[in-house]
Amino acid sequence: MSETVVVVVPDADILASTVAARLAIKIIDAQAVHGTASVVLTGGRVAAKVLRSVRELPAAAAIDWSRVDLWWGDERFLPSGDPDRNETQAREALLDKLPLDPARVHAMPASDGPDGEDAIKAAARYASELAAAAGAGTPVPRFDVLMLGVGEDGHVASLFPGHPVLAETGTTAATFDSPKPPPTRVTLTVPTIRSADEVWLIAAGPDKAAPIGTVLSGGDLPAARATGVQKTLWLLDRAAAANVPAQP
Ligand SMILES: O=C1O[C@H](COP(=O)(O)O)[C@@H](O)[C@H](O)[C@H]1O
Repeated sequence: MSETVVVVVPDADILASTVAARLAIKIIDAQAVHGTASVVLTGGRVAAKVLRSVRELPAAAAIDWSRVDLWWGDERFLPSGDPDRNETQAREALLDKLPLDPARVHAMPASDGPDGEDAIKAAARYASELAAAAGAGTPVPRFDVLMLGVGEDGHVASLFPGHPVLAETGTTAATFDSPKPPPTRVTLTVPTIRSADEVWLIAAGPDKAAPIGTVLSGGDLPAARATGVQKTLWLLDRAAAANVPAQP
């Protein structure tokens, strides 16, 4: 039975350090159980803050970083190293400072990668990488935790409200004509997101209050479809939680 939990903390800085602490413990626990940990990273402002906070965390020293698999929930389909790529931002915020196994860092393809500007092929390539890691005929590996930012319009990953990509049932998809720049993106689909053991939706600031209030009141925005198999955890600062219905 999956549970939904809403955690509200005072501000964005405390949110980042709270999520970082939870993430470190989650990775340590997953490595104790499985030998490895599998984490899906998100992009956006709050994600970069969380990753920077991991750097300052004493508990991060308890993680065997060479046995962490990193995936991305979505990517802005831009050339490798572009500062707007979610991968570039994650590398700058944290990944370049860690003793990771490069073979376990599964960045989504760039628009100057093996498929050039063909985002559909790039999405298919990422689906193949996921399937290869999963093995045994399964499309996706175990995801211990899949983190998502939440857009002002209620989007998660590159799944935008009213966009046809929301209905995709494959493992990954290309998003064209994104309402938020850049227009072309690669994303995990709703079913792939929902395969994760835990989905964490992380948001800070007053601009996120309306969509989050809508979703937690039963409204249908993309963020409402992002649930974990075991747990769906909303990690919010007070401003983003302003419209959340009263908790029990
Ligand atoms: O473009 C994107 O935006 C969302 C939300 O970003 P934020 O800056 O408002 O926190 C992010 O979750 C997504 O990964 C990214 O591609």
